Amino acid sequence: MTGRRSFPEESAVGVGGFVREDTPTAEVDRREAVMASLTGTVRELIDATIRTTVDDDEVHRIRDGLAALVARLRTAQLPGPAGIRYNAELRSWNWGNAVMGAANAIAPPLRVQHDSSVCHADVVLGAAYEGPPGLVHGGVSAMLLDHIMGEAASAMRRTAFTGTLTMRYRRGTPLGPLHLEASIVREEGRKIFVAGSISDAGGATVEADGVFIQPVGTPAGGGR
Ligand SMILES: CCCCCCCC(=O)SCCNC(=O)CCNC(=O)[C@H](O)C(C)(C)COP(=O)(O)OP(=O)(O)OC[C@H]1O[C@@H](n2cnc3c(N)ncnc32)[C@H](O)[C@@H]1OP(=O)(O)O
Repeated sequence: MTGRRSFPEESAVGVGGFVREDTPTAEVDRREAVMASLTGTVRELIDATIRTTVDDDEVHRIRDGLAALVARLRTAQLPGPAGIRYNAELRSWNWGNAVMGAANAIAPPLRVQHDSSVCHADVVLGAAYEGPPGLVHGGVSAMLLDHIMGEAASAMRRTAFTGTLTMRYRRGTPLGPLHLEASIVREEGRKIFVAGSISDAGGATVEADGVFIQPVGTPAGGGR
């Protein structure tokens, strides 16, 4: 999550995790790039682990080498999950986010573009996201749609939590390059109705409708 928006106080949303920091934006950008480079390699590690056919002894040697690296990372850790942090310039960073976190190798990552009325993203999903053979796991599709539809609901200026998400899996979604879109259909008070889709070169594979709710006490936002 990046960009200018309003942030609720922790008590307002009841879930915590919004942390104000004084880190200058240039320093956030620098550290984010450093972490993204590590995360990219860990993502490679995940794919390589799934697909490796090296022998058992080599697997054990690699495991021991990795355990040593984990111990080095553990020498300085946050006390819990990364949360969402932001500075006085409203530069925000949520490096642990499951879909787009710069420090989360589980995240594909999804890079969402905000056009005037549509959010869209192109992503390539590999072996780590498989469900049925050669196809994207249905829960992964829901996760990605939840995120991009939530971003559409937020319109980069307000907090919106998923209330209800309804998926229609029209056909299998192949691993590989995919396109996601989401847009607001209508709004009723704090409820924001959003439509989203995942497509491959042959058209939509998954379509979704969602109701996103702006929690009481969170700012309506004042534009991007
Ligand atoms: C920019 C970042 C993008 C990332 C997006 C990622 C999105 C996410 O994953 S968010 C995480 C998953 N979602 C959650 O954890 C949400 C958990 N639920 C909650 O916090 C609350 O139930 C919440 C905020 C959704 C609603 O609570 P609350 O504000 O008390 O609702 P409440 O006052 O009872 O109802 C308000 C209205 O919403 C409706 N509503 C409430 N809950 C739901 C629901 N689950 N589904 C549909 N409608 C609902 C009510 O019917 C009511 O409608 P009306 O005004 O017409 O009577």
